[in-house]
Amino acid sequence: MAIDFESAKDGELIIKSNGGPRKVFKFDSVFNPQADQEIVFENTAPFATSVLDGYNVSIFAYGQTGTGKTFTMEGTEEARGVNYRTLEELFRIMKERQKLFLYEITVSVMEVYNEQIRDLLQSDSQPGSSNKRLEIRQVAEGVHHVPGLVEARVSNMSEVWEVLQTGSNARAVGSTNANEHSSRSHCIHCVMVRGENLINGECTSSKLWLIDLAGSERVAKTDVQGERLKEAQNINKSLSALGDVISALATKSPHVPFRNSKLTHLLQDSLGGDSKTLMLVQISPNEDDVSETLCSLNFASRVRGIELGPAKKQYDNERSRYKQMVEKSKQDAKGKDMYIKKMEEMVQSLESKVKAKDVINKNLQEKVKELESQLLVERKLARQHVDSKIAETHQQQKNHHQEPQNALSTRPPLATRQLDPPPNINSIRPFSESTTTTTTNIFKHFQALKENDNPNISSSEHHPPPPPLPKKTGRASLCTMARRVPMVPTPRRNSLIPFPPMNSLAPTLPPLVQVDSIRESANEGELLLPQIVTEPTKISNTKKLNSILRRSLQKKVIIRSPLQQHLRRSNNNSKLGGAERLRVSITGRRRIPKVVKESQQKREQQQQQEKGWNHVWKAT
Ligand SMILES: Nc1ncnc2c1ncn2[C@@H]1O[C@H](COP(=O)(O)OP(=O)(O)OP(=O)(O)O)[C@@H](O)[C@H]1O
Repeated sequence: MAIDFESAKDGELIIKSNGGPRKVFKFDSVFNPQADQEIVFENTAPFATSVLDGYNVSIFAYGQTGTGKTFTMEGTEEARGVNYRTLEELFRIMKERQKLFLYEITVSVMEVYNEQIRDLLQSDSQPGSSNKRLEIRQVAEGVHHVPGLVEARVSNMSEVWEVLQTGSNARAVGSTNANEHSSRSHCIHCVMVRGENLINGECTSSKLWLIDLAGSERVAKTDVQGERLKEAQNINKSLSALGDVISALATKSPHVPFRNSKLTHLLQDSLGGDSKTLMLVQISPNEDDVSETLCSLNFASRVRGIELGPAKKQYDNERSRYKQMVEKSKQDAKGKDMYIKKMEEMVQSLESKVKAKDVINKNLQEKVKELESQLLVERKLARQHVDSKIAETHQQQKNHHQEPQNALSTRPPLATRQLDPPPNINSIRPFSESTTTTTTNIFKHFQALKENDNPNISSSEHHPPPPPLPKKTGRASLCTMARRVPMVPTPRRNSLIPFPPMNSLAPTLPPLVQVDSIRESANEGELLLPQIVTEPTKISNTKKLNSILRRSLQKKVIIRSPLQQHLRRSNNNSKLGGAERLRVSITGRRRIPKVVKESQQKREQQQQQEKGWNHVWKAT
């Protein structure tokens, strides 16, 4: 055997070539052919922690074709390789840190085949096809990205395995003399880890590159032709470019030719300096492959000699700013939510107040309706009572004056008689205050006027024409016009104050003119005014009753709503002649002496106040 694995201790590897000098290589670790996947991964695991800490990490598999690069990186379902195990370690550490950090992991899988980048996670991706070309773009200083590359978000290992298998199945492979399923491309897994420190809000964005390089091979030895030859040439070219970059970095050359190949261009961020790099070099223990083994070990030795300097944490300042903005927006939204909640509570409070006021208004309206109806009933009862008393009094008066009436009936017709001189107008008083004689004379004269005015009755037929009336004569008018309501608004009576008890007034109620009886008498050709009042007390009672009646009528008009007044007016027009609308006015041309009038009004006011009526009736 050309390689002495038995003596490999502390990373030293001794190569004995046939007849050549013995060469010793120094590495970090040397694994013999019996080392399984788990032992190999033990040296890889710390890099998983570095990725989660925010460092860029690159793990390469380099070596001659058919030496086990793909087996080391991908492995099989039973012996899973570095790719799967590293991701498994990531999720294990993430679970440990879940109370302190929040991580998000995405996985992209691509290959560089014949100097072209191909996305292996595209659904329409076919092995070896180049349906979609991807280019490398520099998005920031030292940061390169492949726009349009699928980034599969994974949250558990079953998803990771699914993604890894999808990429592996889409990879371009071919059969060569050295390997029945030789990888004809560089397969690259890019694991993007975005972390956030939940304590200080620090955000990191780091990359883990898992690279299974295509196998270096001697074209002549593998005897490839056609497409395989072209693939081999491209593979060797890119591996050569990788060697040049490693040499430039090792010698600290001012120029590092990263852009000489797609592979080095893509890995520029990880090879350039700030990242941690691990290279796994596979060699063949076969003596026939010693020269390729020596090439691989020399390449590995150069890589090991590169001093990249201390790795840097990849802070995601932009993401930190974004997070801060999001946090601020959340705070703002929270404040606005609180404000909206406060306003909603205020609106609810106002609505409840409005509802309460509506209830109060409704109750008040009902109360007003109730009081109005109560008032109407009271008025009706009072009016009925007064009417009955009037009728009763009139009946008594009728009986009392039966005798004078009989005497009148025996008198000659009015037309044949010489009319008495008209009453002195100055002596006319409101009928409640007039004497019986005066009132009778007035109505006699009025009756005569009525008869003369009636065109149906020819005065020449029955009576001689009456003598011309003196200029200063009294006038009695009987009309059915509605009594005018004073325009001066009168204070509304508190309906809760009861009307004066009718029982107390009844015994002293004065006899009033019953309008219907007057009308009947007029129709019969006789207008008889019953004797109303002869005694002062009766006069006073009559005034009270008239005042009550007038006030009742007046108030009835005042408290009506405009609509009711309108309706009432319509009814009045259609019902002229009703008993309530009959107005008897007795006026004279001469004024009532002022002293008499004032004393009369004063007496009336005093009487009203004594009765608790807050109203002064002004005689019209
Ligand atoms: N350590 C190992 N244990 C068991 N089998 C191995 C080991 N290493 C490689 N093999 C087997 O050797 C064969 C070739 O290995 P692999 O395909 O990984 O080589 P490679 O370096 O990737 O070749 P290529 O560069 O052509 O792709 C595979 O069938 C693989 O199963």
